[in-house]
Amino acid sequence: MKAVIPYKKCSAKSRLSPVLTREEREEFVELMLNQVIDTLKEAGVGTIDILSPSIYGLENMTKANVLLDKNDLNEALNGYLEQAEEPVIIVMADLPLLSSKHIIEIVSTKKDVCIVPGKGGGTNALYIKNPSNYRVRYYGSSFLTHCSIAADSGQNFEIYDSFFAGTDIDEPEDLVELLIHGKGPAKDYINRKFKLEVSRGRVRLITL
Ligand SMILES: Nc1nc2c(ncn2[C@@H]2O[C@H](COP(=O)(O)OP(=O)(O)OP(=O)(O)O)[C@@H](O)[C@H]2O)c(=O)[nH]1
Ligand SMILES: C[C@H](OP(=O)(O)O)C(=O)O
Repeated sequence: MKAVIPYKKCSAKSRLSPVLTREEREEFVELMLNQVIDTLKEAGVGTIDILSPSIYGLENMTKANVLLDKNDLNEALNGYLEQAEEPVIIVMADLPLLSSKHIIEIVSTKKDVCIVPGKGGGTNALYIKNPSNYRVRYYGSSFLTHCSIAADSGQNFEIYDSFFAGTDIDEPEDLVELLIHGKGPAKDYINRKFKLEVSRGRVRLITL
């Protein structure tokens, strides 16, 4: 089994631009990437590949292999899956609440595919036992698409239901979850820039 993390640092996380500058977003995604790598290592994953359109931000990466592919996210991942000869877990780089326990449970599935939904219809992680028989289609409601792709190709699948694994950091309100539940460098980075406003209703983010 091996893991692949698609990653693009350049101008990353544009949906956080109302609250973070480009430079800050690029620093922040690097911290999240490193946490995801550490989580995979802690779970005992031996091979970790980062699949990126550019070497930008990965020049000094020593904890994982760096594979460059200028194609878009789906084309790059499908090229990777086509060549893979062992089960693959695709893990997005924006999951600072993901833990090694989640990874161990996801890859223990008895099904052919295990799908971890993300907020708003996305797919945060995807474990595929027969990668050469599966193709991804991220963006839009990719969670539903990935369920259909498994079903249509005769592969049974499990949906891994977890609030923490399901919390990808895309929008300012997601930073609230990171501040409440997170730990480590990504949470510390956000903690230096924002605080929580606790009143009636949902906890909100306030810029310091
Ligand atoms: N290899 C590769 N990875 C990508 C590409 N675009 C995004 N990613 C990665 O795919 C995962 C999901 O991407 P998004 O959540 O849309 O992140 P993003 O593109 O930085 O964010 P937005 O600009 O807000 O859409 C993250 O791990 C990104 O780093 C790409 O073109 N190629
Ligand atoms: C790549 C995309 O990420 P989101 O925009 O949902 O975070 C998806 O999961 O399909």
